[in-house]
Amino acid sequence: MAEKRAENGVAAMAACYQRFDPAAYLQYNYTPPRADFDRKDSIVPWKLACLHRAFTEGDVNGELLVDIGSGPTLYQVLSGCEVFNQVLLTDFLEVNRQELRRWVRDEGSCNLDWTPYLQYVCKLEGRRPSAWTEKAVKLRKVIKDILPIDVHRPQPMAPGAVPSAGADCLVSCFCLESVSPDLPAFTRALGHIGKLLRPGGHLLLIGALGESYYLGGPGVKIPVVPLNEAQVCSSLKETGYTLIRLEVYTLPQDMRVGVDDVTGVFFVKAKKD
Ligand SMILES: Nc1ncnc2c1ncn2[C@@H]1O[C@H](CN(CCC[C@H]2CNCc3c2ccc(Cl)c3Cl)CC[C@H](N)C(=O)O)[C@@H](O)[C@H]1O
Repeated sequence: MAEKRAENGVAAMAACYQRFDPAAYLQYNYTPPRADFDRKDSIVPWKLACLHRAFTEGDVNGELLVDIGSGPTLYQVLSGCEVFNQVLLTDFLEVNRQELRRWVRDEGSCNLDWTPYLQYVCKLEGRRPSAWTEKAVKLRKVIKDILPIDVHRPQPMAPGAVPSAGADCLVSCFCLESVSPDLPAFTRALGHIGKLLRPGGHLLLIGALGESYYLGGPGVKIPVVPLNEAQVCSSLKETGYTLIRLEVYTLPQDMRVGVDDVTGVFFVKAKKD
């Protein structure tokens, strides 16, 4: 009975996502104030600083980095692309994979200009902002593919998409909690993606705290399982990860713009046992 209920919850979630609108989504979350590079307390600079530190403090290395649930966004791998020579982007929806392909193939007509993001990460790396063009070239070179994924499946990606030994590093931002109907589903999904990671590999996980819904487009209300830090930590432990660092960002009032009811954001750096 519990399995049936779980399947229904996941199917209902998939139905919601059929109405996801990448252009609107990018406007809601990746333009000011949430992406204001002149404000230290803006969400996107905080995320980019967490990822920059995590990728450059010396313990993360290898060949293959996989981004789980990329959506139509690239910011997740702007630091990782300097450390890994193979990056896989993934998403559940073709519309998001198409948005990413348009940028990677430099076909133009993207719904967001990633230049300020590339420039900001160059600044974090101590490079002149004009090096953003080199970073763009590097990113286009290391992104090897943009593949379908479903974190609710025990095998989230097609066989062979990731070497059987596992990827060296996973990054996943705001995916698991915004696709899971409840905490057990979130924990199961965390276990499923763990199978894509080699033992000793790192997981960099960013997610929402205290969120119950978000707008995936005008009038597209997507349910989210509200999480707190303790639940995130116990789910990580339960699925075979050792926590290295947890950081929490609390949204200032003016970051609450009506596109969701997020109260905080967590950043986790963990290692697979
Ligand atoms: N079964 C499935 N399996 C796998 N993947 C699935 C499945 N089902 C759906 N997806 C895919 O997950 C992706 C979730 N996506 C939106 C949620 C984030 C949003 C809402 N929460 C608060 C918040 C948000 C964004 C920014 C900020 Cl600042 C905040 Cl606070 C993350 C995209 C990207 N990673 C991002 O960081 O913006 C989406 O692209 C689906 O297509």
